[in-house]
Amino acid sequence: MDNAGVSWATMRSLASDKSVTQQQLPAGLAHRILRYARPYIRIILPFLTIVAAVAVLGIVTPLLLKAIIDRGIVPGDIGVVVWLAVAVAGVALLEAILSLLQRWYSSRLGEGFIYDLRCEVFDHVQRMPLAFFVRAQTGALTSRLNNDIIGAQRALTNTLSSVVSNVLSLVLVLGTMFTLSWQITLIALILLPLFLLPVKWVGKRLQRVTREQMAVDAEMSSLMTERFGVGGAMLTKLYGRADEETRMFSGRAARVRDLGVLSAMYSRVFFVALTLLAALATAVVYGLGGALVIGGTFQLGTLVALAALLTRLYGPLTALSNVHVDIMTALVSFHRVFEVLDLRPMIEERTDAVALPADAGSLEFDSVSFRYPGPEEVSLASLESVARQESTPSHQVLHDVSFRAAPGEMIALVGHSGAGKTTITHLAGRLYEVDSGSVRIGGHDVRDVQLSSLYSTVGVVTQEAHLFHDTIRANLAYARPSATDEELLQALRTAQLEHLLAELPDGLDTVVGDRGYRLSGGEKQRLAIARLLLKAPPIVVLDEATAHLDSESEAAVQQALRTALSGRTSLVIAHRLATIREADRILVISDGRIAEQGTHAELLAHNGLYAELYRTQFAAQPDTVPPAGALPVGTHNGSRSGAPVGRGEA
Ligand SMILES: Nc1ncnc2c1ncn2[C@@H]1O[C@H](COP(=O)(O)OP(=O)(O)OP(=O)(O)O)[C@@H](O)[C@H]1O
Repeated sequence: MDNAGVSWATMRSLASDKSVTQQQLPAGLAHRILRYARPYIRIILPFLTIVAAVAVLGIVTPLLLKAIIDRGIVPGDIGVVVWLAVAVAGVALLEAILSLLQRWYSSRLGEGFIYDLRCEVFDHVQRMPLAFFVRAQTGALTSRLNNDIIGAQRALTNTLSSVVSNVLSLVLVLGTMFTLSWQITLIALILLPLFLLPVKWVGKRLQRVTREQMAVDAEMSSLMTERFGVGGAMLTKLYGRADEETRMFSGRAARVRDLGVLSAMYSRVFFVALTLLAALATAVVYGLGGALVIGGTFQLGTLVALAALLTRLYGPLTALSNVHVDIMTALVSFHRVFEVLDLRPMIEERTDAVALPADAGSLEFDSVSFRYPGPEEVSLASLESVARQESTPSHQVLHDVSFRAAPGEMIALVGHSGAGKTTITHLAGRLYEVDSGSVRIGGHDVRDVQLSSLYSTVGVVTQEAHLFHDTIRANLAYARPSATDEELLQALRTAQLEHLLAELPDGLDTVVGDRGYRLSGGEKQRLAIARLLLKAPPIVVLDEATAHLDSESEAAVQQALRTALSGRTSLVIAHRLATIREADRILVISDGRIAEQGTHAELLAHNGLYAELYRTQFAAQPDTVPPAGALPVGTHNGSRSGAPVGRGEA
């Protein structure tokens, strides 16, 4: 009887049971996994050979025991007894050595495989569009990338060796048992259904519980990640919600606890059924076998060998019945990793994409309309079940936006919150794809250019000015890895940060960021500007910091900005009067449309939306334009020299 077949069939029935898998595993999954395993064939083959050798050795010892009794002890031949005992010891030694070798191969296989998959997934995920990261919760995503990859790796090592070794053991053990006594073997097998029924019953439930455990674990850790981030922790404190948060956490942790108990009990039911079965079978072997020995049907050694083989019959059965759960978990893990790998980035480089010329300086929006992609377009259903579902379809954010910034021009975007300013800056850097119309840089549609050349042409400074938890040097060199210390210092000087460097404990090697040296908002902005200066892109997209800065920092940021923007085309979400005044043209955005455009003076004279914005947002601000001549101000078109009133064509 092919017990392995029984186990595989059990597994297949589990796989097709929707309540267990909740999602049908795709047909080509096994093939795809094999493709990943192929490069490891040089490790897999010796590995499986050793596994098979260990399985064969497993039946040698009982046979040697039989021989010791029947040919040595019973006839009283001491020489045979000694030699066979030495042989038993030799087999044990060989088994030990092979087991070490087996582990060596399996760990190399497993770790190598994890490495491949991890690197591939990391590379793929970081190339996903921004929309993906906006939706996916970081905690859920990283747990997916860690747990599922490890789960998938188990399939190749534990599960593969377990299947091969146990199938082989079963065949060998059963074959040998049949030869020794077909009656006893048959009885041992008749007991099998007793064992398979609870296995099937428990297996299904265990699978469901495991899946739920994974989901709840991910939920619990993403709650922790979010609440223990600085932003989350601050909110919790400021709103005095610690007790509620603990209650929410306890709720999830309680579910983890309950599922843990359930899963432990299911596993134990399974284990108890097996132990009971083994005990019953041993009783049968000794009861029936003992009678047969007394009746002279077979020898005492045969009885001992049968009893020893019996322990090796249910062992592989235990493993094989567990293996379907392992395989299932591993397949699900593979499937989930592949799901991430199959997620096609919405923004892809065309095969015939061209490189932008180094001096591409114009930026043009031509009748651009845009709506943010919905979750189904950018994310994964299984990640979304952890992330909050958003049911409302996204509305159109930009309508028919057209403008052109000539090389060297500065365009300021102003407008009420939610008007679409940030969205316009996102589209300029092709962080999202337009729905209709086009964004052109240097006359090229951004969809036709190589992404690397687009990223080196357009430099972006966001409001948060994110810095990695690394040294100032590393953060700056991110923009230009080849920069010399002198260039880094020059950039810092231009960004008005030189004095800061003198105060820092380790100068350029001071670690900044979450767990490092704390920079103020203004300093972070200026560091981001220094980073931009090193990148030296012809086009700059900038979201001015809204955070309140004291007037000294504000003046420093303003100075740094003016230098950074001089001679470059720039698109700036302006929050400061000083910036708006310097713009060649101001676009007033309202409800995703350009409501008005012109210079500060022209728009004020027009007395429309801009004039209202000016009165409510800007008029009260101090005019912190640094005195002319205080720094090497760019003089594009010979005119941006700190003059209070911007000029340019409407
Ligand atoms: N990732 C997103 N997915 C869906 N909708 C979004 C997303 N980001 C912004 N929106 C929506 O797009 C609209 C415009 O937002 P945008 O951030 O461009 O406005 P804004 O003018 O920059 O506002 P603010 O000055 O407050 O930053 C808003 O209605 C906003 O809800």
